[in-house]
Amino acid sequence: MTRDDARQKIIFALDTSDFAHVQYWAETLAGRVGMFKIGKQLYTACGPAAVRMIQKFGGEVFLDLKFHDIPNTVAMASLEAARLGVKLFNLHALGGYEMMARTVDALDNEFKGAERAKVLAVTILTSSSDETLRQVGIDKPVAEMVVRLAELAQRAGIDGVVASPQEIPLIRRACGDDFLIVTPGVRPGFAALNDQKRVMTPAEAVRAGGDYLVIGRPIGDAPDPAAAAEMILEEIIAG
Ligand SMILES: O=c1ccn([C@@H]2O[C@H](COP(=O)(O)O)[C@@H](O)[C@H]2O)c(=O)[nH]1
Repeated sequence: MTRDDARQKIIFALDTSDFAHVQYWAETLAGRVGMFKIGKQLYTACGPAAVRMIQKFGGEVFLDLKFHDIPNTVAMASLEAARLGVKLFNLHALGGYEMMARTVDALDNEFKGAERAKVLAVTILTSSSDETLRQVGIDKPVAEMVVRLAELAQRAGIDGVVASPQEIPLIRRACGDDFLIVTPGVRPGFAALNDQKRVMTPAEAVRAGGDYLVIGRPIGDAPDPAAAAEMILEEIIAG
């Protein structure tokens, strides 16, 4: 794998509230990651200006707001996400078939075959375990729920899923090679687990067939974030 192939796979999670950090990260990591993820913290603090700042530096954006609401609300919010010109955005598969299908219809009606943001369904959060599911009344193992939700999302016309790298082989078998798989829960050997439960190393996640790896604190909290990103690139290339 070339350095550029490896770089394109990395999505850096811009988990900050500080607008000045956005410009700093865009400059520091532009040649080292392929995309920037804007999640609930940054979007709540800074809104669409954060998206525009990344785009100003030529960067692509994954808008990670994980919509979960009644079908009409999610479909309308999704249109606004796509109108921002982001590359990826997401909703929760647990919102169900109608919520996902209505969203895909709304996007197709608006963009009518033109290129548009890809929409991903979050399956089971990478910080969750079988015990987390039991706490909310789901008595199935995580892996079974992930595949079930991925299949449901695919039937609704969703472009791919967010899941742990551990579930990549199961999702590939169920949903095929054209279904996007984006994996947080990626931890290089030098980084702490933090609150992540279902993890793999960057090289393992790429070998398993993940399309994109979301990595935040292992880069952002490192003493030298540029060097941490370089180590991850090297690991992926070597792996
Ligand atoms: O299942 C999920 C879905 C989203 N995330 C998000 O990814 C990053 C991971 O950050 P790290 O610092 O590398 O743990 C974070 O923004 C989460 O909101 C996830 O971790 N798991």
